[in-house]
Amino acid sequence: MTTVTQEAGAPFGAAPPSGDTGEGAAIRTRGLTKRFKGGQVAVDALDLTVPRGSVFGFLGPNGSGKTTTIRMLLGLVAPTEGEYSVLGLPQARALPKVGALVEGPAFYPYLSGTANLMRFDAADPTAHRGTAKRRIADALDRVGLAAAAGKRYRNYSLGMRQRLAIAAALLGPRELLVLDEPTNGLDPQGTREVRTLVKEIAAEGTTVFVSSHLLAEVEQMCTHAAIMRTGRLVAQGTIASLSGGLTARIRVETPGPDDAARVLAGLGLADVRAEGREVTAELGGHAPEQVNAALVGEGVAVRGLAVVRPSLEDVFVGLTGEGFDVDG
Ligand SMILES: Nc1ncnc2c1ncn2[C@@H]1O[C@H](COP(=O)(O)OP(=O)(O)OP(=O)(O)O)[C@@H](O)[C@H]1O
Repeated sequence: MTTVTQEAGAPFGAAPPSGDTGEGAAIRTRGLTKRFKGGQVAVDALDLTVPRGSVFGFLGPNGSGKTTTIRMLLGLVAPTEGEYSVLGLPQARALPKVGALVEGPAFYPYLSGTANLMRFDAADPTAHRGTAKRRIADALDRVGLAAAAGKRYRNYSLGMRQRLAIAAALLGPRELLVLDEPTNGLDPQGTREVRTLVKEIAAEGTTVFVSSHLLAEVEQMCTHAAIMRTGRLVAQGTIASLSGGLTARIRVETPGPDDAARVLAGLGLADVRAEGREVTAELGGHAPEQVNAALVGEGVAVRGLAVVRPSLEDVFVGLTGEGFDVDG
């Protein structure tokens, strides 16, 4: 395994995987719990299933237990209770197939991208020396840094720095890539670069497990998500199934809201609400164009009509009754 971490000397393989093989899943946890000294429960009985081939968003506000979970999965910290398996293999066999980026990578500012990766690879006892040059060139190429390979790290943009960190996690063939908040601190351009890269890596068949406190980011980048809140799993599934639990609403802008509300209710739409010149209702199985035709047919002046799909944020608020308190 190649783990990019600032905490030098962190133990690997501290926790054995369990008898639960997690076959078919890239990651599976059962009752996984971490209680820190002093009683703080960072992760509380987590049951997580990450399908192979998914781009899995591990979503939660700051402090919800994402990094602690990732550190347990990588054997960097021992669970207090519970079980986990990665790639359905014993940890020693799984970790070489896992590339990980946890916390900020520590690169030398005065060295080039290539030289930094050389040093990084040399520190990995499992890496094959003879193939280092080729693997480094391949990884740089894969993250789109081939042309900037000889440039000093300190002259890299934020996006390039993060892409180099991902290249470091890709120095060997990986079945699973674990990225902890890979867009943290990036500008919009850097964020786009990382998002595109994650999609490309996933398209090549690598499962990507990516933590984020940004709902919109997970919606854009991921096929699946798990939502955490104060160490507990709130929901998990495909993005579509998570937001599919909530129905889409139709929003009509009109100078005749009372008439519009009457027509929508007459069509059988549920939860009709009028506020000012806007009327909304649950769309249910109705086609928006039919709703529009009915409104116009009844003489309602439709100035605007939109279908509002529920977001992951709506899911979170619906499940917890709380806002998703983040800065994104
Ligand atoms: N080594 C530790 N000792 C004690 N408490 C810890 C330790 N590491 C994390 N915690 C606590 O565990 C909880 C979960 O932290 P964790 O870093 O896993 O959350 P997170 O979701 O990754 O948040 P962030 O995005 O802010 O890193 C927090 O309340 C944190 O303060």
